[in-house]
This record gives sequence, structure tokens and C-alpha cells, in this order.
Amino acid sequence: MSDHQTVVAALFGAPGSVRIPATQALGTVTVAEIAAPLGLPGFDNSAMDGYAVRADEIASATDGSPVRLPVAEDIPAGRTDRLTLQPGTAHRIMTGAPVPVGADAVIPVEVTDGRVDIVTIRSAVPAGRHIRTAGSDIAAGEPAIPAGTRLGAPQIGLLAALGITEVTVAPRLRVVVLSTGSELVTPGTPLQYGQIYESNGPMLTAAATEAGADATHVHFVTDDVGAFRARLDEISDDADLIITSGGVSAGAFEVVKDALAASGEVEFVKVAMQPGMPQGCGRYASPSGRAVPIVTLPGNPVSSLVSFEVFIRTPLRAAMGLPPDRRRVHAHLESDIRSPAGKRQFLRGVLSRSEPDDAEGFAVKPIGPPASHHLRYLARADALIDIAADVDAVSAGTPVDVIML
Ligand SMILES: Nc1nc2c(c(=O)[nH]1)N[C@H]1C(S)=C(S)[C@@H](COP(=O)(O)OP(=O)(O)OC[C@H]3O[C@@H](n4cnc5c(N)ncnc54)[C@H](O)[C@@H]3O)O[C@H]1N2
Ligand code: MOO
Repeated sequence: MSDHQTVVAALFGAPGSVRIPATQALGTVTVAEIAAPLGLPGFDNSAMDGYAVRADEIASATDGSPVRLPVAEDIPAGRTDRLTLQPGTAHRIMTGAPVPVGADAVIPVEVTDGRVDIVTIRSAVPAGRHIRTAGSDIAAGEPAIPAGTRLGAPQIGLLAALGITEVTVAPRLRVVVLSTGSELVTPGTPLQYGQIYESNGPMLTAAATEAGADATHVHFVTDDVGAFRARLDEISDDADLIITSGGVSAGAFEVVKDALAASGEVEFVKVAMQPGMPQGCGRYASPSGRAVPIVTLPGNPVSSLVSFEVFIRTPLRAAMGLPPDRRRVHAHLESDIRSPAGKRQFLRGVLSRSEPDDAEGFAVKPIGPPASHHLRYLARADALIDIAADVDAVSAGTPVDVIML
């Protein structure tokens, strides 16, 4: 199995670099450090709704002996003229509004009478209180976001606060998922006997999207080799990775294998694992001459998703600068299991007693049979139980390797 992992991983190159609008950068990874083009805050501003004052002028203010000051200006947030506080006056000021030159403190409205003509102040504050000074968050030129940062909501917020509209990031890979099978019907249309709804396409597209890619699902193709290759020609110029499902085992109508094996574009192998035995990968020559990585997954639904997890997820993320994100833990098995001799097995499981930092704090319950058409149990599982190829039985209570989904 690790051989095929290596071959699939080798299809991916190092992360590239692209300039995109910051508003579209969620989930991408920066390729270089981003410095602050301006300081934050950009100007001294008030942290409170209240009155801008000179601290020494109200130093004696108490409940019993308040200080009264005429209110010379009203400064809402957004006022853009530069004001100066004359000695012996106060300015009413709102949170986020620029502090006038000469003021060195803000008195919260709660310790005043709140009037707009002459304000009565009942409490003193030291100089500097309730003023957010320019550059106190980040100074112009300082590093704002390091290289290799995955841009999440906080980073998108920081970029916007800094007025940055474009960022240089590793591009999301364009993954195109193509399912094959004459039995497949799009959900939403009536089924005839012998037909099934196409589920691998939406499932693998979701998996690739979840992994950080720009994934699309194109309409599936029938078991016709010509139609399949025509479809590959249509999609391959705009794909960085093609994932197919189905058509790779030993049947009479294995469209993927029939279309790609003889030309040598894809090498098909039997991997000693369950589910996910029939696998293939290689490069497809697009009409414009690009050699597009292609991974051909088996059609059984559980096999296709487990194969995505085992072979594609981590190298796909690495090619976008994203770190591996599936945790492996040890968990005590809750019931006996059997495993096929000579095959690495991935069973669906449910984890419990989750104590994220305590490797011994997990238990895992195997759910559903090992057969690879049981989507219900796949949809309930939050873990894959990873049983080594040389193990054919594990009894309850034994610690096992688990991949957290
Ligand atoms: N004689 C043999 N038969 C099979 C072998 C074998 O070695 N010798 N391997 C079995 C194993 S293991 C697997 S896995 C499957 C893989 O088959 P294919 O990749 O060729 O896939 P299909 O035959 O097209 O489909 C298998 C199964 O999955 C259903 N399917 C396919 N695509 C979808 C989809 N997009 N959405 C939902 N379900 C899908 C399909 O209807 C079949 O039931 O081969 C075994 N056979
Ligand atoms: O190897 Mo198949 O993938 O068990 O269903």
C-alpha cells in the first residue's frame, strides 16, 4: 500500500504561487511574509464613548467634588478633520473616533452626566487611559502574516484592516471528479430497476473541497471508452488533478482501465488493502499537451472514499502548501474484529471518550461490516481503524491505530 501512496504522491508538484483577491483567499496558504503597509490603529482613537480631556485638568474630580468643562466639539467615529482640544474644554467623543491633539485621556460617559453643553465629570483617570495609540496593534512595516499561514477568518480580517486587496498564495488545485458506470443516474431523476443514484461524484467532490481544493464534479460517463476519453479531453485542460471512480476491476466493461491501460497513461495495480484493492494512477495528456495527474479510484463507495483518504488527501494538501490534517491516535478496540490475511484493512469506527491530548484516552467501536458498499456506516463513522496486513484478528481491549476523520 505504501508503494502506491508513494507513486500517487509523486504525481503532485511543489506548491505554486498566484496572486488572488484577498476576498477569495480563504483556506489558501501564503507563500511569502506579508508586511503591514500601514499601522493599526492608523491614528490615536478612543476606546470608550465619553469625553476627551487633559488628564491633569480633571485630576481632582470625585463624586463629591466633580469637575465641570464646556464641551467644545462632538467627535463621532468617522470625523476626518484634525481637531485640537483647547485647555479648559472637553470634546464629546465616541469609540473609534480620532482623539484630538492636546487630549491625553478619555473619560467614559458613565462617570459623567453625559451633557453636551457643559459636562460634569465625577472621576479622574491617568494620562493615556482609554486611548488606543497609533500602531499599538501593528506598526507599518512589521510582519503581519508569516509565510506558510493558512488564511482563515482572522487573517482575512487582518488583511482587510490593513487595506490589502490582493495576496500571493499557493493556488488551490483544480480537481475534477469523473464517475463512470452505465447504472448511474443523477439524484432527482426517477430510477429504473438496476439503476442507482450516482453518489461517488458528489462524495469525492466534497472530500476534495474539504481538503482545500477547487473541486468540481462533471457529469458521469457511461461504460463507453470513446465517450470516456472524449470527456477526459473536455476536462483535462482545466484540471490539475482528475479523479475517476469505477471501471477499474476485472469486469467485462471496465471503461477506465480499457481506456487508459494499453496506452500506458495509467498504471493499474492491485493494492493489498481492503477496501480499495483496485487502484490506478498516472498522467493524462490533455489536448493542449498538459500531462494532468489522474488517479483512478474503485467504484464501490466506501472503497472510493477510503482510497481518497489514504492516497490523495495528504499529497493534494501538500501541493497546496497545506499540512496533513488527519490525526492518528491509538484507541482501545471495543469489540473483536477479524481482518483478511495479507491485506491492510480500514474499518469504519466511532471514537469515544475523546480527550484530544491523551493518546490512551480513546476507545473505538467498529461499526458495520467490512463490505465496501455500506455507505450508512461510512456516514456514521468518525474514524478509520487501520489494521496491519499481517494481522488477521484483534480482540476487544487491544489498542489499535485509528485515523480521525
Ligand atoms: N472478479 C472481480 N470482481 C471484482 C473485483 C475483482 O478483483 N475481481 N474487485 C472488487 C472490488 S474489491 C472492487 S472495489 C470493485 C471495483 O470495481 P470498479 O472500480 O470497477 O467499479 P464498478 O464496477 O464500476 O463499480 C463497483 C460498484 O460500485 C458502484 N458504483 C460505481 N460507481 C458509483 C458511483 N459513482 N456512485 C455510486 N455507486 C457506484 C457500482 O454500481 C458497483 O456496485 O470491483 C469488485 N469486483
Ligand atoms: O477492494 Mo474493494 O475496494 O474491497 O471494495
